[in-house]
Amino acid sequence: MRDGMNSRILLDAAKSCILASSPVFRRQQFLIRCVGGSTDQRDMQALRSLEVDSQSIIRAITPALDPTRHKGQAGNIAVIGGCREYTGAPYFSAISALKIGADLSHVFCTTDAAPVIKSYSPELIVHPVLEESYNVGEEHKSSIASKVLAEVDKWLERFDCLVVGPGLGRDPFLLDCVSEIMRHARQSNIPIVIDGDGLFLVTNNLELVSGYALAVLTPNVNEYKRLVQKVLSSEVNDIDAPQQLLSLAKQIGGVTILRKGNSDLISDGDTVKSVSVYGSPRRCGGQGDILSGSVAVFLSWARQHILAADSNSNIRFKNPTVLGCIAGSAILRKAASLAFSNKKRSTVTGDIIECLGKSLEDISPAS
Ligand SMILES: NC(=O)C1=CN([C@@H]2O[C@H](COP(=O)(O)OP(=O)(O)OC[C@H]3O[C@@H](n4cnc5c(N)ncnc54)[C@H](OP(=O)(O)O)[C@@H]3O)[C@@H](O)[C@H]2O)[C@@H](O)CC1
Ligand SMILES: Nc1ncnc2c1ncn2[C@@H]1O[C@H](COP(=O)(O)OP(=O)(O)OP(=O)(O)O)[C@@H](O)[C@H]1O
Ligand SMILES: [Mg+2]
Repeated sequence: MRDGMNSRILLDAAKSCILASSPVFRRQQFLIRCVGGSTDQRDMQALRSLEVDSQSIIRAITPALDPTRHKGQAGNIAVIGGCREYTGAPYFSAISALKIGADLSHVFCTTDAAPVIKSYSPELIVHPVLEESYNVGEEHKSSIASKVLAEVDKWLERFDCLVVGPGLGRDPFLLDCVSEIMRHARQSNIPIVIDGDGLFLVTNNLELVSGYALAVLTPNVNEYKRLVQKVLSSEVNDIDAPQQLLSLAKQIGGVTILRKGNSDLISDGDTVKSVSVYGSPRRCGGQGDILSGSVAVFLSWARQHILAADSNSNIRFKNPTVLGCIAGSAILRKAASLAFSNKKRSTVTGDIIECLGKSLEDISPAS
């Protein structure tokens, strides 16, 4: 009898442990604390309130294919990335921008990476301007850095958005040059999406983005951990994930952060939104690169949409960086789901890119 009771107690304790470690349960607990109440209905409302109607946002900000518009008006995007090791990432990001609907997509990469990236696609405009330390003598660093900046400056004002970091590498000389490019872009009010090694750079030099409302950071699990440790001097807290993200974005002066994961969480320090559109169970490398190119295009479209004087928009929040993140995340996730339904375990990033068109067409048809 006593043994029976003990086993029941042990079983209940085990069940509680399993429940307490479930992410859904922990998130519910966070939301209960947030809304300051305890009724089930309020908890459920709070849970649902994080999830956003991404389809309405996509429909609202995607521009019509108007015959009076000229080349460039649907977006001119530049990716700063691509080095000796990584040529796939900048290609994925830049081609995704085109496949979503941007008119022009540029890549600024190292001289070594450029012929490789050019060979992937004639659609991309590839600038072989960056240099890594191994290619530059100490005595030439200052003149080469000025040359790099002058080359990028010639184009900068024409871009609607920069994506900094896909396949950039971590060479210190190259990262110094890219820091300068970011400072110039910021002076010109050009939105910047920062991913991959761009996040490595920014995490160690927060002043590059701090207080810049047109900056978007798109960290994966490792990049988010580094950012939280650096900025909040703490560890990632999955129990209070939305609250921690909010604090992080606020602490960096209102930049927008898209924390990638099972659900994508987005915050600009004022609000937290979630995109949980069904994606793919395949975690092949390169999906974050598709996301950065997609966010860049939707951010540009959202900005145009908000700036248009006759905009009869019914979208509730007006921060173009948040809107761009929501739309980019939803379109990528839907494309990943479409690709997976065709290719299953063999799904690779190129398959997902091929589904970007259908992913958007299903939500916002071209005609
Ligand atoms: N097909 C392609 O071309 C693709 C290329 N990609 C490109 O790859 C780059 C890295 O992105 P990723 O996603 O692998 O970074 P992440 O998860 O933080 O790191 C994983 C582990 O590796 C380590 N580590 C990384 N770099 C290091 C370095 N230079 N030197 C030493 N350690 C380094 C890192 O160490 P830690 O930062 O923790 O010290 C962590 O333990 C980025 O440019 C991305 O765009 C991807 O987009 C995928 C498709
Ligand atoms: N566990 C998951 N379940 C569903 N979707 C996910 C999951 N993790 C990530 N994703 C989706 O994949 C996208 C890319 O996230 P991921 O964490 O793979 O980025 P990344 O590591 O930067 O990718 P990359 O290999 O391009 O560098 C995210 O926008 C997210 O929507
Ligand atoms: Mg990445």
